[in-house]
Amino acid sequence: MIIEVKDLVKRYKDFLAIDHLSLTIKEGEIFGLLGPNGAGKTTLTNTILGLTAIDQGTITVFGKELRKHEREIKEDIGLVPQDIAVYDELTAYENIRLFGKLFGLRGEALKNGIDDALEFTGLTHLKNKKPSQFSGGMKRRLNIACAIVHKPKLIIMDEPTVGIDPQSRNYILESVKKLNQLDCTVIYISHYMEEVAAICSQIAIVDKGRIIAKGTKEELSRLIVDDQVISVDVEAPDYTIIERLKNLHGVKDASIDGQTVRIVLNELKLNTVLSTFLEEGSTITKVATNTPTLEDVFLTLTGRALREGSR
Ligand SMILES: Nc1ncnc2c1ncn2[C@@H]1O[C@H](COP(=O)(O)OP(=O)(O)OP(=O)(O)O)[C@@H](O)[C@H]1O
Repeated sequence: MIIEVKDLVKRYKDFLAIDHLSLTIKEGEIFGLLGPNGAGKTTLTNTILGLTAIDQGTITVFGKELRKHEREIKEDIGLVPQDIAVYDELTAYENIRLFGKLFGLRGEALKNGIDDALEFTGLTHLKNKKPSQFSGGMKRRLNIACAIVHKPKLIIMDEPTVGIDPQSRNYILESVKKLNQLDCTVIYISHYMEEVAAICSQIAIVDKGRIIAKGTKEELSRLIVDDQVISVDVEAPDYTIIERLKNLHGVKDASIDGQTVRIVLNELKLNTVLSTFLEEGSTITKVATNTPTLEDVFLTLTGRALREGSR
């Protein structure tokens, strides 16, 4: 395990921000922390970084207890904070160098680290420019370059795509995947479920300082439904097809709504279903499967929508 959090409690005065939370993260994951604004995601990662004092519980990072080994643990972590933290009066190169030096890099190691970070974030051609001339997306990329200059084993990204253009957003999501392929474990904080669903190998849904569900995207979806729904549009559906479909193994229900035949399956056997239509001589015009999204999972577990605001 790269991270083990046990029974963590964090209060801001009377407000319980982290509520007896336990969590393990395996090495090599892109681990998504998904939850609405104010759920406690940043507070949780700040405690893992040793930036926020805790009231109760234990945190172990890289197999070492944070309280006792804070300094050495921090050397192997990179943080991309929610708010862009670069110096406008320094060039991109100088910004990354500053962070490299803070992490103790010197000489060749520092130079190589800066060059690799610039190349990784696609900023090499802009290395002598100052961030004041950058777009929001470029600044975010510079923020990432500063966080990876020391080649950390773990990187924490706190909502790195908020308020940027779609092109930079895709660039960042791709670079998260590339970083992960380079053996970096990533904690990716977001309240955009589509991003988390697209890149994360494990997802924890956080709400009111607690983890209310954890698993792969598929496992989380299965938490709320075992059934799959397939809608098949055909030119002239009739009730003989419904009877045949209902007799198939794994089909729980079949019904007609206009030109659409709706089939509820507890085992996904799309082939058998579609062959049945073809054997009946039906002309299929459209097929759609409906799998629950993470938004549906959150809604079902909490009764509230995940997104309060929109991008
Ligand atoms: N320094 C602080 N003092 C008092 N309350 C705080 C402090 N920092 C955070 N909180 C409160 O703790 C709760 C959790 O905040 P946190 O920033 O961890 O949430 P989050 O899930 O990261 O949300 P967001 O997506 O908005 O960043 C919020 O209600 C917030 O107002």
